[in-house]
Amino acid sequence: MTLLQLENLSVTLRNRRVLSDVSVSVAAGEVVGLIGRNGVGKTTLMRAALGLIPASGHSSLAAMTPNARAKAVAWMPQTREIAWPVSVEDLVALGRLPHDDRARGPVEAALRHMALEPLRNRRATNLSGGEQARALIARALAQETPLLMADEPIAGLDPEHQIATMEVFADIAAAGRGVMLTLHDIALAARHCTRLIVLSENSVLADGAPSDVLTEGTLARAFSITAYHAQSDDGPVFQPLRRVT
Ligand SMILES: Nc1ncnc2c1ncn2[C@@H]1O[C@H](COP(=O)(O)OP(=O)(O)OP(=O)(O)O)[C@@H](O)[C@H]1O
Repeated sequence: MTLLQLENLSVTLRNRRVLSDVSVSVAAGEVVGLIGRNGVGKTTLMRAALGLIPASGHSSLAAMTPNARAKAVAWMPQTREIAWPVSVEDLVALGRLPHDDRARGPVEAALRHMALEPLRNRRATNLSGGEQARALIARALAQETPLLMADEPIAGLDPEHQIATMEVFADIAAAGRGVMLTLHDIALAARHCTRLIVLSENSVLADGAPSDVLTEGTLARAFSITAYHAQSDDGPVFQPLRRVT
């Protein structure tokens, strides 16, 4: 089942073309990593897909009513803003707003998945940066939408919580939902995403399985780097090495 379909999506911001004719999709069961240099247009792509900024072309999500969209996709923006000093538990429960219910099950599951049970009664505004990120991921998880879109959700998390969060994404994909996330850690992207979309120069440079996408040529063109790549018993190992000048 397709959860997001973008066809020829183009975005111009302040007279500058940021995205040109991007056509990609996300299906149930996928963890899709959107990668590329700073400023290449990853956030712009997600925001346009969600209908948050004007774009030409087609996005299946932007075409929905706001109510339908809130039940179809949970969105975790890059800016981690917690507006009120509510408890972590109450913050996560806000994820249930689109459903207009007081279901505790999804809230408890989200707290458990993000290892937030010991922090449930703490003021969300008093948490550390990484703890706040985990609380905001939990809020998105509690929304229990078919698709989760998250902009750099694991930035600032410690290694254990980065791996744990990627495993949560893999679990929800295995349960028939889908995840699209941006990230800058190519090693984690290679290891935990089922598919990678590489943006470069306003459009999609590569789209496919991590081992097919992370080639020497693509890495040089999209990131100006070389990388060491090996296959371990535990899966792919990927280490960026040096800049290509
Ligand atoms: N509101 C805006 N007005 C004008 N230009 C913008 C606006 N928002 C973003 N841009 C520009 O659009 C380009 C794409 O920005 P975007 O935030 O999508 O990049 P990104 O790939 O998510 O980068 P990063 O990895 O640094 O988060 C950048 O050059 C940015 O300066």
